[in-house]
Amino acid sequence: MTMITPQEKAEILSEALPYIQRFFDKTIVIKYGGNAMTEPELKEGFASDVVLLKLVGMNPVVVHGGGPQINELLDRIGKKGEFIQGMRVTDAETMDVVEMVLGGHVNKEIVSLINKHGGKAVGLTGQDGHFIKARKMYLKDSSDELLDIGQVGEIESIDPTIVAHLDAGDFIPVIAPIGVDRNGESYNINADLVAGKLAEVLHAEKLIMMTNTPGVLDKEGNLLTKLSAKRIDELFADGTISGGMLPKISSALDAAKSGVNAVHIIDGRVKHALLLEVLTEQGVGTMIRAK
Ligand SMILES: Nc1ncnc2c1ncn2[C@@H]1O[C@H](COP(=O)(O)OP(=O)(O)O)[C@@H](O)[C@H]1O
Ligand SMILES: CC(=O)N[C@@H](CCC(=O)OP(=O)(O)O)C(=O)O
Repeated sequence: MTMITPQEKAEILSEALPYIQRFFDKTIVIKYGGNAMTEPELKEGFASDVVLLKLVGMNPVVVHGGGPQINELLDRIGKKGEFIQGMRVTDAETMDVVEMVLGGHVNKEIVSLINKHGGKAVGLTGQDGHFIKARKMYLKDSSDELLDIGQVGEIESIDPTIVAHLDAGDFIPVIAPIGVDRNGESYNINADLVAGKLAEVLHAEKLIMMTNTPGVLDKEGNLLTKLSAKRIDELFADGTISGGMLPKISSALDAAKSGVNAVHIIDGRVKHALLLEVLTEQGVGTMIRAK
């Protein structure tokens, strides 16, 4: 580790001032992917970064995933997780596991980590106040036939009121991607979709998606630092983007098109990736542009 002097430390802190001014009182939606929640040290660093952003006057809103954590519990009960176009095939038993892992374990773990670092986090799922309304999602196969993947939801609407109240009251919302339909039925929603839509309805300044790659990579594995809508279409068409990156990029692009100023896909395995992204010049990862 390179040693820095107290003077250099003070300069680094001072360099954050323009960013703190720019994002003061602005909403920043942070998607914390299950693949970025690995090492305990990284999770602690994430929680303390979120608290720091809140204390300097921003409104961080956390939407978390937990795909690998769901897979782990499915494995334990002898069930194999299956994904089609980045979406988990969700039968009734899998839905129970999703609710236990996302609404229970992962959500509470993040809430408790943030609170441990001095924040006031409040955990929610879309069931709370029915704030994420969902309907059943159907996928299309290559010949345009509809595919039924069970209790997977697409977002009908998100009511921003609860989250806005929590922000105003100095709380940090931590949201699990579970939606509900008019009959009270729960749906498993990909967390990227919830983060993208939430950023839109909250008129967020930034959407940051933390995952387990340096960003979006081309076929040779090089990092693509900026992506336009046109380039994204090409990457979809030539198969460069697959699996979990499909819903991530679609949601990121939708958010950018709907007015979210800055949309980034970053490497959550880098310590303090969130601070690097928000408070320094060192843009890490891929920035998604509407045009
Ligand atoms: N072009 C690409 N660039 C980077 N990652 C990609 C690309 N195409 C597919 N992926 C996959 O997408 C994964 C990230 O999505 P996902 O597994 O759903 O993560 P998260 O839990 O963060 O949502 C990467 O680990 C990688 O395997
Ligand atoms: C429908 C669907 O795919 N739901 C996801 C929800 C969790 C998620 O999105 O987790 P990551 O962000 O860690 O990928 C799933 O069941 O895995």
